[in-house]
Amino acid sequence: MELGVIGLGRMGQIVVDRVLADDHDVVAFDLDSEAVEAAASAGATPAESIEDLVSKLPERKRIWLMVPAGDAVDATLAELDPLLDAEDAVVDGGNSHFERSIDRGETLEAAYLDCGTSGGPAGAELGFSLMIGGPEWAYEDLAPVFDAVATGPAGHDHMGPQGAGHYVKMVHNGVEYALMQAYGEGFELLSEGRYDLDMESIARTWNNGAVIRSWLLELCEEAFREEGSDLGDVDDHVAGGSTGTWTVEEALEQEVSIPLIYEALGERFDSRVEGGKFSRRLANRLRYGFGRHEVKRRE
Ligand SMILES: NC(=O)C1=CN([C@@H]2O[C@H](COP(=O)(O)OP(=O)(O)OC[C@H]3O[C@@H](n4cnc5c(N)ncnc54)[C@H](O)[C@@H]3O)[C@@H](O)[C@H]2O)C=CC1
Ligand SMILES: O=C(CO)[C@H](O)[C@H](O)COP(=O)(O)O
Repeated sequence: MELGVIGLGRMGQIVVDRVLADDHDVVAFDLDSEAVEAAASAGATPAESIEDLVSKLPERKRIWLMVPAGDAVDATLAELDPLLDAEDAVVDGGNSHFERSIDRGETLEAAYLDCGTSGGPAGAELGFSLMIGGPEWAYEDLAPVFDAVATGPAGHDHMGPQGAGHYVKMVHNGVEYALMQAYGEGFELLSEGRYDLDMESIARTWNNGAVIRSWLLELCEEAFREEGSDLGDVDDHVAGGSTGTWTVEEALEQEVSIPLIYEALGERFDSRVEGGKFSRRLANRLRYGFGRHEVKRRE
């Protein structure tokens, strides 16, 4: 198959590499010419613009977008739309909001597949997990490409109609937040608790046969190995948060209780409050009010 890939950053370059390694052809475009050169060095045909990329693809064009979610997807689709027809298919492999994907699927003349992609840049060797929504014929048609980008045939599936792929990925990310929080709390107690413990050793031991072994726990092991048991100078500021916010918003709309994911999202927001969180500072002062407990003051 010949695949157009637009967006050649951390994730898009992996899509290119894996598709090429599986003996397909790639035409590659990015706003950043250095990214295009890197894809060309890997064996892709470089394109100078979206129009150029489309012109280099055969009939029944298949195009994978791996640009940042939001405006970049809309800008790309605005350029692609007049160049494509109903026999063509576009995959959005980024973290788009599922409702935007439903709208885009209705607007675009070509078939639109919303594809949640999990595995991150670290998944380059193993392949990704792909959660795909949209027209079934387009999913079936692109199956050889999905086989190549995913861990294999078991690493992707058709989740349902338009939006279902990005919906499942959104919930996946909510679970990711809660798991990160659970590991974080466990290691926090171990680190602050009554024994002098080696966190890397604990993570490694848990990763070998324990009920709670997982890839995230392997990443904990790697973090303790590289940063030390006390995480060295790693700050407690956690960025991101968009996909977790969408998950919580959706749970409220569906009246489904997801307290762990909500708490994990809140912890992330709290980590960014400059100068300490107001409610904690007030609690500190109130304990003086009712109990004459010492007020801890800033240095
Ligand atoms: N990095 C990660 O762990 C994961 C990222 N994703 C999603 O994949 C998508 C891409 O993420 P990354 O590769 O990490 O981002 P990145 O920032 O590394 O790469 C984005 C690339 O898109 C290019 N680009 C931006 N606007 C463009 C446009 N209008 N036309 C052509 N090229 C354009 C940029 O020049 C850049 O090379 C995002 O939606 C992200 O949320 C999904 C799963 C994991
Ligand atoms: O999708 C991912 C992992 O599964 C990406 O790492 C994504 O960038 C996470 O974003 P955020 O932390 O803002 O939700």
